[in-house]
Amino acid sequence: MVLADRVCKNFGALQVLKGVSIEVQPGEVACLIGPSGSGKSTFLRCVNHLEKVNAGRLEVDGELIGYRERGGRLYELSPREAARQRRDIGMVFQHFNLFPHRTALENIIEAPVLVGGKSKSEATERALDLLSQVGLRAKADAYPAQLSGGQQQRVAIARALAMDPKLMLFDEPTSALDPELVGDVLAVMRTLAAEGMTMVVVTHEMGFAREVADQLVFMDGGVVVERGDPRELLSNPQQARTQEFLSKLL
Ligand SMILES: Nc1ncnc2c1ncn2[C@@H]1O[C@H](COP(=O)(O)OP(=O)(O)OP(=O)(O)O)[C@@H](O)[C@H]1O
Repeated sequence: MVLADRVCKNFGALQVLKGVSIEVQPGEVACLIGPSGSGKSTFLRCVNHLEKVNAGRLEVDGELIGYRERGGRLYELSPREAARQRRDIGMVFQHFNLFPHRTALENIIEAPVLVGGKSKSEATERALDLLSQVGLRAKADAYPAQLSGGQQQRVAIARALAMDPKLMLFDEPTSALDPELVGDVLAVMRTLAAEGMTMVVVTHEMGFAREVADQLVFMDGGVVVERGDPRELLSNPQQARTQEFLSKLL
């Protein structure tokens, strides 16, 4: 589903990704961990084409991200084509960025109606189902300010799911939440994983990573240092850099 092959990304002279290769199969959950500044968010942003890679190759569901290949050459997608491609990839950020003057329901139906071509009634029906799935059916008419951070994040997940993505990217979805609200968000993510959604999750929640991830990827300094089965990697890291990182966490 996700195929990253030697992906490089620079911001000016700063080399943030230095040849990252990651493979995620359909239905798999991959968790990315690593110290601040190791390039985890940048990698997700490249997968979603919010950033353009400088070198290497990124594919989602067999499609090259941001480019079309013809006769051995690469042609950049038009903004419209790139937007179409991005619709297949849902992204949930640390800060949920809901529209403050729209209700939970209105936040969720916005994209399906405006860019997904759905009628308002069709989008509303689906949005109410999604709100039920994330345990917030009763909050459909609430404004973001009337919701807790955890509830807002669950609305943000429902909003991403409303576009029927093939892949969900999560960038530290619980880092901005009060500790008592983290569990509800992780529960929604666990259910999604159990339903077979392909997910790439940047997280510091090691319990979630251990129980839910099919693979754990440790990044440091813009490279993948180590990857593997989460239980094995967490209990028996092979690389000194992984050991050092984990020893600070546990
Ligand atoms: N748009 C940008 N312009 C310039 N530098 C950037 C940009 N985005 C990220 N960086 C830099 O790239 C490096 C990697 O950042 P990134 O956010 O990908 O790391 P991270 O592993 O996700 O860290 P964190 O856990 O703190 O979010 C950092 O040094 C950051 O300052």
